[in-house]
Amino acid sequence: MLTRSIIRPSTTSTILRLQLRAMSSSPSSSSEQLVLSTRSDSNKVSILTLNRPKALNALSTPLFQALNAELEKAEADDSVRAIVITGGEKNFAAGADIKEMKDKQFAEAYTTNFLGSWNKIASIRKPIVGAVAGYALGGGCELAMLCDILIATPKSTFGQPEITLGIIPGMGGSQRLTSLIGKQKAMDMVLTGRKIDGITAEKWGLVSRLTEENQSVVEEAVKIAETISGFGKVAVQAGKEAVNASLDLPLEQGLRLERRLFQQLFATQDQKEGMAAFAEKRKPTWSDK
Ligand SMILES: C/C=C/C(=O)SCCNC(=O)CCNC(=O)[C@H](O)C(C)(C)COP(=O)(O)OP(=O)(O)OC[C@H]1O[C@@H](n2cnc3c(N)ncnc32)[C@H](O)[C@@H]1OP(=O)(O)O
Repeated sequence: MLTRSIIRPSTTSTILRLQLRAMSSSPSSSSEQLVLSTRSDSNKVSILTLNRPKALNALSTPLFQALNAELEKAEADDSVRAIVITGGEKNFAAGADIKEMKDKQFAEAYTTNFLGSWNKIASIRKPIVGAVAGYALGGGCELAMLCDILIATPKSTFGQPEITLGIIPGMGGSQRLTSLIGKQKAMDMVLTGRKIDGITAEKWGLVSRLTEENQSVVEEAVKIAETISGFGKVAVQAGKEAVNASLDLPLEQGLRLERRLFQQLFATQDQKEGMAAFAEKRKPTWSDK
């Protein structure tokens, strides 16, 4: 049974509560609980917490399998309207698991399509809010960038330090980072391993919002996810699809897709309800139809 976590008071108690409640719920995908799965008060937000604190949430293959399994469950569950991915209030993720990778050979990496399944998150249609505290390095930074909205603490650390290990980013870092912050800054981070703090990440466009002092990054992310959960499901999905299309399509095709989605929303009850509610000066009641 999934539990409802209370997302409020202090940072420490929030993490403890999330973890205790998740531990009393069903295992995420393995008995190791590499990803803790809890729900917000409203039950509409699935909160997925990476749980390898001793390894700074290094992204091992089993951890990513657990995350993918939880993402699939959240995507399939009608009661889930939005997803939060976090590493808790200490560290998001210090990258792919270097100890797992260090002896890997080309043939194995190539034939097993190593990291190929890590892109699963990109196929999730429900909105995903990322909550970053501490380190978001390498694959951790890339996972953060795969979230639709990213909230971070001012002191969090982002970076693509793969060059210091004799490799380059392999989970989208060279592509998504460049589209978010531009070629010059992306080159700087990828070729020198430069790390930036949350304040810089927000200034450069890598992060949507920063927490204020004494705010819990998880609580703030859940608030954002709850806000989105309060809107009509069809329009939310269309909004995500349209924005994501801008990353893949030339402008003309992207504009055409946006216009089609916009026009199609006039076939929904939610569009009728939303506009009638505005005219009648009342709150809309969404039917998701
Ligand atoms: C496609 C994607 C590719 C990649 O992502 S490549 C990996 C990119 N990431 C990195 O290069 C970061 C590696 N980690 C670090 O540089 C440091 O950590 C930090 C600066 C983040 C923190 O340093 P400190 O505070 O001194 O902690 P600590 O003692 O180094 O780490 C605590 C434990 O966590 C393990 N750990 C940290 N990052 C990883 C990792 N990425 N893969 C595997 N283990 C990791 C350590 O080894 C250690 O463990 P133990 O206590 O057993 O010695």
